Amino acid sequence: MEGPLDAVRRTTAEVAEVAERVKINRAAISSLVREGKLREDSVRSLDLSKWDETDHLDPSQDAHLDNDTRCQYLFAVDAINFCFWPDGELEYEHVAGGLKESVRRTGGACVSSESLAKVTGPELRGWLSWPRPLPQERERARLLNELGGALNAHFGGRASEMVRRAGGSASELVRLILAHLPGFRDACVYRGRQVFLYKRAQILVGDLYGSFRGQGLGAFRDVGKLTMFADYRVPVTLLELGVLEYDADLARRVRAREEIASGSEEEVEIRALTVHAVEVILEEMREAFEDKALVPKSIELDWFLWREGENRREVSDPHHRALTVFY
Ligand SMILES: Nc1nc2c(c(CN[C@H]3C=C[C@H](O)[C@@H]3O)cn2[C@@H]2O[C@H](COP(=O)(O)O)[C@@H](O)[C@H]2O)c(=O)[nH]1
Repeated sequence: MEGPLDAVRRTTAEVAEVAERVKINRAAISSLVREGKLREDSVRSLDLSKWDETDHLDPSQDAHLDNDTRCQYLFAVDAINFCFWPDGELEYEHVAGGLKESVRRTGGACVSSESLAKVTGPELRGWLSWPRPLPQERERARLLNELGGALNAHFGGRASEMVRRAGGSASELVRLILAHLPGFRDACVYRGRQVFLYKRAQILVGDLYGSFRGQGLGAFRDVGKLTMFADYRVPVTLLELGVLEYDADLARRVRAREEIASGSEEEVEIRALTVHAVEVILEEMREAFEDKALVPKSIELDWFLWREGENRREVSDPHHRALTVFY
């Protein structure tokens, strides 16, 4: 049977074949990889495998926190890693960084499964030291409750136990996350067919891999199967690089910060073509690079494109807006 990560690659490629509002510009990809920012000699000087630790627990500073706690923290971050924009000022660093500080203050107690299972919206806001209600605050608390409850019911209260049960397979861990945590089932129906994105499930596995540097709880033999994480930041980077193109009406609506409906054809096209475009860039790299070892994994290219987008977020055009729990 097709695994969840193969399903993401296949279904997003299928959307790309018929999409009408969003297109991939192959010529832009070719010049990006052959003479642009992602040409072989620039990629050689970029360390694409480096995971940015800035917002996260740091093994040297947080040596008193055990691996189980670091793992529990990442599950909690990615349970609520979506839709910061309705606040206007809230960003990823406030959520991951805020939860990190709360874990430090409480010695990890705030992310125990008992605590997650009963956290309320206002308590969560307190953990993050956010001065006003979080966007979708009750829903965020509910997703943490779901996580705590499932860990209690099936994994002895420990996220690390779920990771161990995946036996070193990213694909199996994504499957387990989807099986036990409905809030992570990021899929939709496009012209009568299911399309799978699994953004938060995949980013969680990517975060474990990055945070544990591919060792111990972060060792996944098939990590290359993860795709980019279909969020609202990377499409902006790809638009700026000329890799993605929106039709005039969609471009106008996104620029005007008009909300597009979650699950609408235009939203699915943006997300699916972002995933597929990253795969096409990698294909082009495999073809063009003499040193094939320089071709990154999908998630490494994702980290690079996301960081580029974050660095330019004040000057870039607005990202698309869909109110969702998935990204
Ligand atoms: N594709 C992709 N999307 C990512 C991330 C991350 C953070 N990953 C951490 C992992 C290692 C490093 O330490 C990174 O810091 C967040 N997001 C998404 O971006 C949006 C946040 O935007 P803004 O509102 O501007 O903060 C929102 O949808 C969020 O879910 C990523 O890596 N890739």
